[in-house]
Amino acid sequence: MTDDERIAEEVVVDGLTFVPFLKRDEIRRQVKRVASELRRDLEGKRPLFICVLNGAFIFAADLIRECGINDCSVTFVRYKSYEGMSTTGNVKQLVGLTEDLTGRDVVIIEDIVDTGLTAKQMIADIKKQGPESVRFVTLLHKPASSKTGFTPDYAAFTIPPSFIIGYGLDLDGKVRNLKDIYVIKE
Ligand SMILES: O=P(O)(O)OC[C@H]1O[C@H](OP(=O)(O)OP(=O)(O)O)[C@H](O)[C@@H]1O
Ligand code: HPA
Repeated sequence: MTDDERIAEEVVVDGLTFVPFLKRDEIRRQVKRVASELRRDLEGKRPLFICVLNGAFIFAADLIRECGINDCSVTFVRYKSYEGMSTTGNVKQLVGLTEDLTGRDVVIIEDIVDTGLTAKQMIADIKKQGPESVRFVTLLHKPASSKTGFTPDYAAFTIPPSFIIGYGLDLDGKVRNLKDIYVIKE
């Protein structure tokens, strides 16, 4: 491992300290596992992957390439509800879809299901548009934080209800670039 790739012992963002939680090798292994489950379940289909911006951009890029389904399409939506480490409870769609979803096999790709409020609203929005099927895949699932009872179809990791950053996940827009995932130091 080069210096550039060394995992920081802690990361300080806006005065808050985070420590290593999920390392890049383990992330890569679990992304491969979920990709192989998706590849099996989507056999013979032409899926439309919908990446939920901003947080899912890194996971989606890795997952879609691992799936190895050449006859797929990729598009993006953007939803926002967090300020700092908490949801406002107000899930806003900032960017919508232009594709026709009628008859499509849709795969929604999220970075995290926390309260489940974003997932619930997004799935309702997408189902109104007449897809053949909707699958929901997330990198991280925090079941103990759920306010909705929503359970994703695929999750790379099931984690406790602490705030995390890295690999696309932010604190007020910062540190999405980190290659590993860090958890707030209690
Ligand atoms: O289950 P929930 O409690 O709804 O939380 C999950 C959502 O929160 C984050 O989005 P955020 O609003 O922070 O926007 P971002 O993706 O641009 O960071 C994350 O990307 C999910 O979309
Ligand atoms: O734990 C989290 N970290 C970053 N963004 C989030 N959005 C929901 N939960 C989280």
